[in-house]
Amino acid sequence: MPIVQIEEVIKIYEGKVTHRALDRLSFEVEDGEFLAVMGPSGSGKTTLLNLISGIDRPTSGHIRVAGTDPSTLKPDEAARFRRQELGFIFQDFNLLRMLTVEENIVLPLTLEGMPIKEMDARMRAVAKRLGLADILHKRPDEISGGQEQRTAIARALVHRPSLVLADEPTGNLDSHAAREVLDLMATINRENGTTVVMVTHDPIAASYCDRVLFIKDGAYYNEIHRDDRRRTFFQRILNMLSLLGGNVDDLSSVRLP
Ligand SMILES: Nc1ncnc2c1ncn2[C@@H]1O[C@H](COP(=O)(O)OP(=O)(O)OP(=O)(O)O)[C@@H](O)[C@H]1O
Repeated sequence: MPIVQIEEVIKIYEGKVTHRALDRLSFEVEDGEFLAVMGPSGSGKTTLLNLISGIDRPTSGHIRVAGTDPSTLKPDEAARFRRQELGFIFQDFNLLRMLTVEENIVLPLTLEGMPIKEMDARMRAVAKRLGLADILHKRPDEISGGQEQRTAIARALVHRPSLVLADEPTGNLDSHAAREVLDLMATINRENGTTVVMVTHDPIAASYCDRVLFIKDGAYYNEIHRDDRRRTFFQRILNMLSLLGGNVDDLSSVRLP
């Protein structure tokens, strides 16, 4: 069953110059899928995440996420929807610097007013899963980038969201930490059935997914499914990116898997 349905979505930014950021885009994300979205700079990836999360509304077309059309929600309903149904992972981690790892992870549950004992149990379970049990009392400045991103992933998962949205989650990590984070995301997706939609420029990151959707100029371009080994999938992603064209800088950071 699809958990995300995008149907003929158009997003036009009005301004001095009108810009069509998404152009009749349609696709679905199956429950439990790990999907990468790739496309040249400016192709509409962030716009798409903003529409899925209800931060912004489409100009036309329909979006359903876990049975809800986020664009029909009032601001307070939309905030609650995001808090309960979605988990977010960002390139720059977005941790609160004043809080410890433990406090950052537990934040989404605090906002829901969950009893302390239950919050603590949930936090410990997810922290253990992400290898954070020994650094719970440290602050973001005292841990590595990989540990920061693992804390952010724990925070994104602790309230058991229907869908996790990740925007360049490995963009600020070295290759070792990136691999660790991607392995964890893939394991959690496989074992917990958590649906993940990840925007990335990095073909290595995309090669951890079940499917890669390519968009160009806001429109659907193509998609490929992982079939065999990750290395051959990686090669097929590279081939598609070279067909897709776009900014050469997008591929400048490619490291062989
Ligand atoms: N608030 C806005 N107002 C006007 N134009 C916008 C706005 N947000 C994005 N755009 C334009 O819409 C297009 C798509 O932007 P978007 O950020 O979705 O692309 P992207 O694929 O995420 O790019 P990148 O990979 O560089 O992050 C770009 O041309 C951008 O300049």
